[in-house]
Amino acid sequence: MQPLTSHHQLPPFPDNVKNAPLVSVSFEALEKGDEGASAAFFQACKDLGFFYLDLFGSELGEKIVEEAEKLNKIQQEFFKLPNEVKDVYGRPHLHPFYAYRFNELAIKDENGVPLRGESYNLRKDDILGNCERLACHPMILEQQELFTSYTKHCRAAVDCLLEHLNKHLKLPTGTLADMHRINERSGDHVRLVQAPPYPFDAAQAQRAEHTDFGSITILFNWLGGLQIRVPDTNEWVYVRPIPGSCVVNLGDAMVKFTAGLLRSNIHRVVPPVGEQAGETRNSLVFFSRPEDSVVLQRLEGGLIDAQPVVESTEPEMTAHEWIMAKGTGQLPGVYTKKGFEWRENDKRWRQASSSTTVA
Ligand SMILES: O=C(O)CCC(=O)C(=O)O
Ligand SMILES: [Fe+2]
Repeated sequence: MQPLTSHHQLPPFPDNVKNAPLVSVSFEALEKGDEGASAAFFQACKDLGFFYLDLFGSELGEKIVEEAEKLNKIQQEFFKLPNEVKDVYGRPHLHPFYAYRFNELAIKDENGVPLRGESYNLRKDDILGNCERLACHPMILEQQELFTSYTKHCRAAVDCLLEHLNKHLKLPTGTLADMHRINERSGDHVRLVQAPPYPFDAAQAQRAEHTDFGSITILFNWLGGLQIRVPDTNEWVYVRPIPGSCVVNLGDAMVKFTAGLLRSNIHRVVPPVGEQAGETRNSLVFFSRPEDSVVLQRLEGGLIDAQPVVESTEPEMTAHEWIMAKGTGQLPGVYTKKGFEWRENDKRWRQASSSTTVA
């Protein structure tokens, strides 16, 4: 039976905003190796780097939906905790990246305390026991079983997507899988996210612009607010949450590996609009990244060999160095087909180092 989703408990996504042109790909069809679905998936990875993954009809997919709904309830309870309790698990004292973090918004609560946009990065290696665990709030530790199965299930879905990519890229079998082994240390993590209602602020929206810097992101959100920038334009369009589907997007690592054949598209989160304005917004993100020791560079073989060779001035980094530099704001910029675009002198990107939405 299809798992229950909770979108209907919230006000509806508005009809009068421009929707992002995401195609929907059936995960069940991908699991079965359906060629049409696989081709549509690869095209979406090249054109927009964003698509809906319809999880209904797949046993694994439906488990992911069910667990995402449970985790959404848990994160709402977690974020209700007093700030000083959450701060114990915060950055930078706990860890520069894998920790609770927040940015203060321009609005204040009834006691004059600035409201927070918040997130909590929980790394896969902590959840699966691949390393010594960082201090973690008991409310999260109590849900260890759920976090473990969610992590494993998201990773299984990512592995399926990587296999399809590997095939289309005509890379030697297992090339991408070998760089994303679940039991090796990597920057994969589950991110819990919450933002209170706040008015649209153009500067804040600009600061939130980013590309994800890993491999593949699996995103659940229940309210609108996620926007993507239409390629080659300055137009921002809204991604409508669809019950039973997650939003999947590719990150910078896939652009690097494929010399720009695949796309990591710029996106941002702004306050939900229409009847949804005024609601607290949550999202749940699973980021997969290459293993820590993988050097982020163009791969050899298959279709990638036909990509133009561009003289690179970029520093060569391992996935671990890259995630720490980008995650802590030391590498301000976005990755596009043209390569890495530095934004060193751009005030927005310096401030973005404290933003909750930079991924
Ligand atoms: O909250 C969302 O809908 C998207 C979040 C996001 O893009 C991120 O955390 O990287
Ligand atoms: Fe993102």
